[in-house]
Amino acid sequence: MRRWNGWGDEQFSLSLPDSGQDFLSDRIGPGRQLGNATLEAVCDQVPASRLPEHPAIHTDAETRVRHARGQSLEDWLAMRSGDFGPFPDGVAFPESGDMVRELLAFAKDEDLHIIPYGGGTSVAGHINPVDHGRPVLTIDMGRMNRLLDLDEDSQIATFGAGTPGPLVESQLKPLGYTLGHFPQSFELSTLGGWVASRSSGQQSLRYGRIEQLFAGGTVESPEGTLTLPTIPASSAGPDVREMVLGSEGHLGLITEVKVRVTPIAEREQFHVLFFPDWEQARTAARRLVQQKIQLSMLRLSNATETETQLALAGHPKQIGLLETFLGWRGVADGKCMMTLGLTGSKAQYSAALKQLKALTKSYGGVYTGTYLGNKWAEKRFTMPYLREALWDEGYAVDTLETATDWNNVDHLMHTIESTLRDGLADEGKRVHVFTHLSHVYSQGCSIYTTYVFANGDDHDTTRRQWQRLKQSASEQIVHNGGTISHQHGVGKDHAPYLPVEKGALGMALIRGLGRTLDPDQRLSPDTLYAWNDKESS
Ligand SMILES: Cc1cc2nc3c(=O)[nH]c(=O)nc-3n(C[C@H](O)[C@H](O)[C@H](O)COP(=O)(O)OP(=O)(O)OC[C@H]3O[C@@H](n4cnc5c(N)ncnc54)[C@H](O)[C@@H]3O)c2cc1C
Repeated sequence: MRRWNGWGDEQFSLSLPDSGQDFLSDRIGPGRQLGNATLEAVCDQVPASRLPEHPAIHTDAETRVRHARGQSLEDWLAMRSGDFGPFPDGVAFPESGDMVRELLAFAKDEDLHIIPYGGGTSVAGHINPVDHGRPVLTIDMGRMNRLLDLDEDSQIATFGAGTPGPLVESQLKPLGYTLGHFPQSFELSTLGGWVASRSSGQQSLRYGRIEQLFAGGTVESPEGTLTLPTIPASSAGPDVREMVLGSEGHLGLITEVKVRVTPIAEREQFHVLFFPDWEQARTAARRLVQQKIQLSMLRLSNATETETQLALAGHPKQIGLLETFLGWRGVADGKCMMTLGLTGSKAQYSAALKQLKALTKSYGGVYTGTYLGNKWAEKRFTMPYLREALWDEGYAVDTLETATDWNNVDHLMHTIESTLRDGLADEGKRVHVFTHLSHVYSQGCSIYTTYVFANGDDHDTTRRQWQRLKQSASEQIVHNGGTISHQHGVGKDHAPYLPVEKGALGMALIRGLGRTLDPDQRLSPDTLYAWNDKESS
């Protein structure tokens, strides 16, 4: 069963190896363990629902608790402290587009707010209810989770929008296809959520971001059904399909998603290389993508992330042997680890391996084979469980991500890191910060930064400290040439920073789209932009 107050399946957990605990304690001091509210105690706080009875709507306390929060650090602290804030008044689980239309009509009659809910993995406050006076109905799309059609000629699969990652792949695999969309939240996040928040999967170098994979589908809006035809390319005016991407629930409920699928590749392995320093590693990453070597993934850890990953991996003896080997090859302190995915036919795979080895060698790269890379791939969807292990040791962990052009990568990365590292110095607190480049493009790349700090005296203090860090780093991102999000979307947490990026006219266009399909402003209040804020465009 899914954890009600954290990530994933409650039967599964990870623990922090001793070497990881020692490393963190050395960097940021001992952790501070805080208590965990019980489900019973939280359920007891849930107020009576304001919704009239409806056969498809669940109003029991536990269902409402389980849909009240996403997965940001602030959500985590809310769930652990029991201080949740507003709960939805009810949750519906439609099984068809007809049911969604019926729920939209009910919401209009009863003057409700609606929150479309996919897997609830938002890390930016998207699906959290807010209290603007109207009762809140959360619509969980999780029962619309089937492969409905596969057009093998066009390589387009149609799915119910609530299909989560594992069910997308397990329904395509026997037919010989993959979608190839693997966000780290793959276990729980859904097709509809990926489209609505412009998600990016770890192997987007081969398969593309969701923008490239989303071919069309159906959206049920308060003003009617929007059908997006699957056309390979078109010059027929602005692309309505593009308007649905990143709409974060404002245009309606996406009920069917048509995606471009790919036959399963003959060969796939993940390889690891180490570089002597960041300058050479970052240049090699840029050259690899600009030379269009056929990779499916490139992830480059900076020196602190490399050191942290090796410490958290456990197995100090094997890591010691690796470091001795790297030392002989001139790769020691300051080393940076690059993980590369190679996916394709046998011929493509061999050609790409040869090309990447030649290119990286000229930047001092030391190739170590596939052992570490394949281990990473094996565990890539379990890493989110580490948050639980860190929490148990008394540490809070969060991530920030952005993207920028290559000529600004170092400046932006250093600015984000130093802002976070020094962000709580006036409270006598150290923050451990490290970064990797997670998605690379010819023009630039994403920057993905993780920060860890020991919990404060209580949940509230920890939340306030997180808010200080998040706010100052977000301001630095948008004022230093970065986007407020490369892949996590806007939600409520990033909404204050969006106007810097889009400008006043851009925000007016975005609001205008919402107003056209949702004139009563029922959908996703305060996500993407403030609810009922008619004046500020
Ligand atoms: C541990 C962890 C790792 C993550 N890794 C990645 C990553 O690698 N790449 C990445 O892109 N993101 C990542 N995320 C963020 C998150 O998983 C994505 O934003 C994802 O796309 C959200 O999908 P979801 O189905 O959970 O949507 P939800 O969180 O339920 O909703 C997100 C938004 O989409 C809207 N929405 C959802 N379904 C529909 C629908 N059917 N119709 C209309 N609107 C809808 C919601 O209203 C909301 O505004 C990660 C999150 C976590 C917790």
